[in-house]
Amino acid sequence: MSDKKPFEIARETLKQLTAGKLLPTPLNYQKIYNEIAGIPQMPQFPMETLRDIAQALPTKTPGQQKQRGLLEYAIDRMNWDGVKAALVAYGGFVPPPAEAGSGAASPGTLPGGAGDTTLLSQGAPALTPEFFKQVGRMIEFLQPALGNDDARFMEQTDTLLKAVKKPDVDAVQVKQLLVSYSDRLSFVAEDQAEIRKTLLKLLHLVFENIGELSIDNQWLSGQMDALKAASGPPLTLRRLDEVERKLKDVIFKQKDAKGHAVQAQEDMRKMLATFVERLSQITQSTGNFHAKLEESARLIEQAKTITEIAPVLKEVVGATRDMAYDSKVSRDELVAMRERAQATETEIAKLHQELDRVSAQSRHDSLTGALNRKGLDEAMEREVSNVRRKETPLCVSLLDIDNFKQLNDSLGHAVGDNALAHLATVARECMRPQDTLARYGGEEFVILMPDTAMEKGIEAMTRLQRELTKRFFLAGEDKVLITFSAGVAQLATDEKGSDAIRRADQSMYLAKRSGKNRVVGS
Ligand SMILES: Nc1nc2c(ncn2[C@@H]2O[C@H](COP(=O)(O)OP(=O)(O)OP(=O)(O)O)[C@@H](O)[C@H]2O)c(=O)[nH]1
Repeated sequence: MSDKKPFEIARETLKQLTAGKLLPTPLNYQKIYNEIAGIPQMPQFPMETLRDIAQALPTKTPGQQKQRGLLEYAIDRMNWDGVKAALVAYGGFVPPPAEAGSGAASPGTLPGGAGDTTLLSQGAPALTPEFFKQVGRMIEFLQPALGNDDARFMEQTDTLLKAVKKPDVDAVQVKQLLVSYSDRLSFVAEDQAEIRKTLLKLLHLVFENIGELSIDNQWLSGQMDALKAASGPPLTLRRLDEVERKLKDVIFKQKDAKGHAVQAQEDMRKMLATFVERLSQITQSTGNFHAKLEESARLIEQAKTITEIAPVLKEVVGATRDMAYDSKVSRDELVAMRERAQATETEIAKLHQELDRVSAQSRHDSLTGALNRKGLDEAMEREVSNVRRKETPLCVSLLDIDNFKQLNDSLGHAVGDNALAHLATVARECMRPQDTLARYGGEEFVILMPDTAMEKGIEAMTRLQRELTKRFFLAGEDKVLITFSAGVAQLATDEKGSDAIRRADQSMYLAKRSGKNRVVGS
């Protein structure tokens, strides 16, 4: 044993470490220290062997998990006391045989939390922080594929991620969060799949028709704009549906317009050709007539008797009659041409008006008389500013007719159209005068209810449902019951009108999913 003081031994140890260019590891330090101090060398710390042992220890209870973690920590620091304490404590956590394999997780906290004695199912992976980290990574990777349109789902994802990232994860809380997360996930994933399908259908529709869009480039750019708008965020089924309908409408009208315009052009071309032909005929017959007159004048001058003049006169009268006839025919044809040109002009003007109507879109839907999307945007702006000014509630409802496709398929599209008009009529008569009815899409309507809080809004929509069951829609002699599903949202402070509609829409989907013909508040 050296009689050097500990600090001298330490200084000497450091010098030798440096001189010997040895790595300053605890092992090297201890070896040189022991040499200088004259302490017998301890056997080397069997780190790898101990790690193997730790790895082999089962972790069937949170208590075992905790002690194995502490053991690994002690091994890393070559702390024999820590190794001993962890092994002794580990031995105290034996799973009670009766509960083995039950998987009961009560209270189910991670090592270090309350309830370390909880039993996990046999052979289940340990609920280590690493396990939760992997769950968190999976949720994060999944997120971009699911979009961020569903605010509730985003909120659930955030809460779950925070819970799994906590240093002292509460397994029971995570389990509950995971249950509601996966419930919602099933809806969101279904929506995403449907969105992709609809988007593809839309693209095909545009590509199929792009060749037809040559009459006016504005149509083409309009189509592309609509497609761009549809594919931009937030991508919802509702928006895609609406653009699909719009594109179909535009494509149909554009084809129609193209047919008319091509026909009109052809008529014009024919008229011009006839006009030019007639003009040259007139010039030619005028020339012939003049030549004939000159010849007749010469014959009259040379004539010596009246008998010689008579045939010449007959010729002149004939030529004049022919000339007059040609002129009349040409004039009649020109008048007819002018009339046809005027008719074509009127038709083209009408066509332009029709195109203007389609593209400019007025504020009302021509089928139901309800406001259209443009009209709704304006009405919503007005109502939202009223809400801000007067601090009164505004309820927004989105209703969608149930099984409308079936109605169309069985009774025909025209009857479907009448059913839409019927619903709009009943809604207008049943709602208050200050309420606004707008057609939001094919068979969807939005109703704005000023000065109305949530409860009353739901009541109003339920009343409309009852009214519809009383006032049957008549398809010829047949009474047809029309029902709808509706979502109702009350505009929140600082919320945009479009966001309230989106919430109402989500509730409407819930109403559909839970059996239709019902009203759900958001
Ligand atoms: N007659 C008519 N039908 C329309 C109009 N606009 C959209 N539609 C049709 O409305 C139908 C809507 O069908 P879906 O979206 O499947 O909805 P649904 O059959 O009502 O089913 P649910 O919403 O689940 O009750 C489609 O067949 C559209 O063609 C329109 O202006 N007139």
